[in-house]
Amino acid sequence: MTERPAVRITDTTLRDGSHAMAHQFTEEHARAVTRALDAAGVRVVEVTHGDGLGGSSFNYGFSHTDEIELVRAAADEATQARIAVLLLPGVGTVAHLRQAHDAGAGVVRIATHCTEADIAAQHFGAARELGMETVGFLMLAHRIGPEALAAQARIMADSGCQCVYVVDSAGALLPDDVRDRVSALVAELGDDAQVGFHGHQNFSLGVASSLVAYEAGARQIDGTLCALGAGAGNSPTEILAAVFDRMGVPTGLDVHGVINAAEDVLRPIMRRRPVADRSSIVQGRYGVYGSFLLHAERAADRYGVAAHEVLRRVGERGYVGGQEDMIIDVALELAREQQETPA
Ligand SMILES: C[C@H](O)CC(=O)C(=O)O
Ligand SMILES: [Mn+2]
Repeated sequence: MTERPAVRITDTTLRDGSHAMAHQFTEEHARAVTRALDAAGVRVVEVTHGDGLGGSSFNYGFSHTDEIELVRAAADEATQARIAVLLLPGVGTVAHLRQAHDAGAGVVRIATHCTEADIAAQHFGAARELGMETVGFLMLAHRIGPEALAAQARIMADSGCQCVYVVDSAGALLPDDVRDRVSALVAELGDDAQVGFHGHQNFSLGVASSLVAYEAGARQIDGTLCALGAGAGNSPTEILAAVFDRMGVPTGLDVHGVINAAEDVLRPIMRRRPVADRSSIVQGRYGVYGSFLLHAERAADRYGVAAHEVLRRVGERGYVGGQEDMIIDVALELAREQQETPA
């Protein structure tokens, strides 16, 4: 029997999971999670504030521990895994990237809204000059069709990106949507760059969509332990490991090692276990950026409105990452409307 092509699983518990932890990971957390993932054969471990380098701020939420210190701690623990960092141009800068590289990061994943790939060109260039592996993240990939997304992937590849991800930031893509987008990117990029897929669980489709992405040619797939991540959480790494193993797709992972990392190491640290509840299902249905969930819950509490109604309106207006302050405006607007409505 011919062996199926391998897939590389990147674990982003210590980055996407940061959203669900309100960015409160400590150095000890970073060490323990990296040690367990590294021992289980995970080859790329992403570590940063949820919104990437430079994300610790009033707008996105302040980190407990400086992310460069988290990167340094993770790099210190890793024996074979490479440490990745996320960078959103404008939130993080080339100066942040140099600091992360000096702290031991070997991979950078540069994320833009799915229509804005051109703002990442200088960051890809700087990363390649530093000798880092480069990955591009086209976020909220449900917002544009396969051809338009492939054109954006081409911009990233021409800027020095070695793998472009279809990022289902809202968990809004159906499996056919994933297949069409990944296939379009594979056709466009050919041998110029790999294609990856990053799924969220708002419709409980993260793992199913990851399998579809693999069958369509994606060779890098993201997950997080216990699904810890923005919105309804990410595709669980431990389930990806078990399912790809069951399919006979090489991942290099020790399935039980990954399951143990989830159960014994991450679970005791978690502040909340993301689930597809009313708010996060609404996020999937209206295509709302995953990390808006906690912002909406806080604004809803403060102004006495329902978080899922805030999220629905945010989705209908098409807000994108970076517009977190608009969530407060929407909550205030709903509160005003409630006051004006006769009981
Ligand atoms: C900054 C975002 O959290 C990146 C990501 O993981 C997504 O869009 O999904
Ligand atoms: Mn994500």
